[in-house]
Amino acid sequence: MNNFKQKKISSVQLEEGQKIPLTIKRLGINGEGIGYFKHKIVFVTGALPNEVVVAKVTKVLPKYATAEIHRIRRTSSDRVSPRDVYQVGGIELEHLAYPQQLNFKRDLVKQALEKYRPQGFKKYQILSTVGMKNPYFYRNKAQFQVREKGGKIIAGLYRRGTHEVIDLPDFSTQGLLTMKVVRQVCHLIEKLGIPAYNEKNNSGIIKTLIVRESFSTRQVQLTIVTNSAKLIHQTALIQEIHQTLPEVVSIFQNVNPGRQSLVWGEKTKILFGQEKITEQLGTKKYNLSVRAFFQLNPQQTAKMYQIVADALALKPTDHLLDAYCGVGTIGIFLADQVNSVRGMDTIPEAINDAKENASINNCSNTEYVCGTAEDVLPLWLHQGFHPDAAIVDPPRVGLDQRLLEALLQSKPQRLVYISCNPSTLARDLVKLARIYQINYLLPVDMFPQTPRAEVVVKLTLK
Ligand SMILES: C[S@@+](CC[C@H](N)C(=O)[O-])C[C@H]1O[C@@H](n2cnc3c(N)ncnc32)[C@H](O)[C@@H]1O
Repeated sequence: MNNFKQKKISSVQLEEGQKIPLTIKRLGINGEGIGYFKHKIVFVTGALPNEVVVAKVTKVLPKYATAEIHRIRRTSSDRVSPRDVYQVGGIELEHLAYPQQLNFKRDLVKQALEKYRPQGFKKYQILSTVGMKNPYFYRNKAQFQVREKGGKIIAGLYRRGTHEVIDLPDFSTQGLLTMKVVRQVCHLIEKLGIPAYNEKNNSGIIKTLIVRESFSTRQVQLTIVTNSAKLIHQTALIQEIHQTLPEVVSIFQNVNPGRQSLVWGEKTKILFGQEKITEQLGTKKYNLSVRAFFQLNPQQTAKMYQIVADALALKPTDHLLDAYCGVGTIGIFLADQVNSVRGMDTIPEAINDAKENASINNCSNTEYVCGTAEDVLPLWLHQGFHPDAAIVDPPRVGLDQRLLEALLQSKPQRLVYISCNPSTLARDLVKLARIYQINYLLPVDMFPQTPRAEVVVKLTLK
């Protein structure tokens, strides 16, 4: 009844397919242009601020509508020709000039602060976003769906909002080696007649190719995700990959049967070569196991870690906390500058990798524990651990309340918050700003051409 009423109210003004004139006021957090039609907010994919467009409504909901561009009447001077013409995710801002993308990411931080209003927020220094010289070909990992179309094997991403796979023979944000491997493996799958997955009938074998390249060693790790445990022509496929793609030094099969929203299934087995590939950031080496999280943009990661080092102004006597440590990347990067590093993460494989990475870099002053930050830190504090400096690098949900309380209790003198979500960051700063001075917020562009923003915040105890 309620739903029916709401639909009626919203359809009074707008209908799907209707063409409406709109002036775009600003960009939303997902990179869409925002305009208002008779006070109703309309998100227009691909539209830019100050543009006047005729938009075609694609969906009408009680609180907002979505639309696509039918025609641009007045074009923004910041509009550029995108290199990619595909309707897929990961390139939402490719039509916006890069300097404006960087401004947009800084603005997202400002908007989040204005929403949550942590103490003194109007005086916070939000620095200019650190961008890339060449904001393309930066992704070290491709995760492409494999399908058959018109007798050809294709690999790519889903068309926005659908489950139709769009073939991507090239993709400007993707590392060139990852693309080369995806295309050649598709060619071999086709040549050997291995059936690609068919989502409609839940038939076929090869579902997804996950390709990760090391930018420093040029080694490639390939995972073939399959619908069934048996991979027909496995020996021939591996042999051909080995012969034609010497960069691929590690091949895994992951079995993920049936229609799944998750890409990875439970079982992963090695088919060829070594278990791990090696990446290098600065002078430190990192061995990456197949499921381990590693930053997707190594070039910007190295810059970001240097920014973190500068913000922490570490001393040889410092005990450093690396909360949400992943495979230990950042703590190991900084281990030479401090007395000790302690980190925790919830993924056992990541903690094993962190220990191994500490060992191959001769960092004997590190300790890694598997567990949630909110459980482990209070325990360590209870045992007498007192961090002088701390890094928190949580997932998008931000800091757990218990971890926040533990931080407020332990009061590390210098704190760096690395956030991949300005909104949860601003929320968490409300508590942290009670005892910390917010020295600056520095956005770092880890994902050019997308609306995703990463921010480094320097905090010092008041
Ligand atoms: C954004 S990543 C940061 C990884 C690492 N600092 C790096 O730079 O590569 C967030 C990490 O937090 C871990 N994680 C998620 N929830 C957690 C929790 N409650 N406690 C500890 N770690 C958690 C994830 O497994 C992931 O490795």
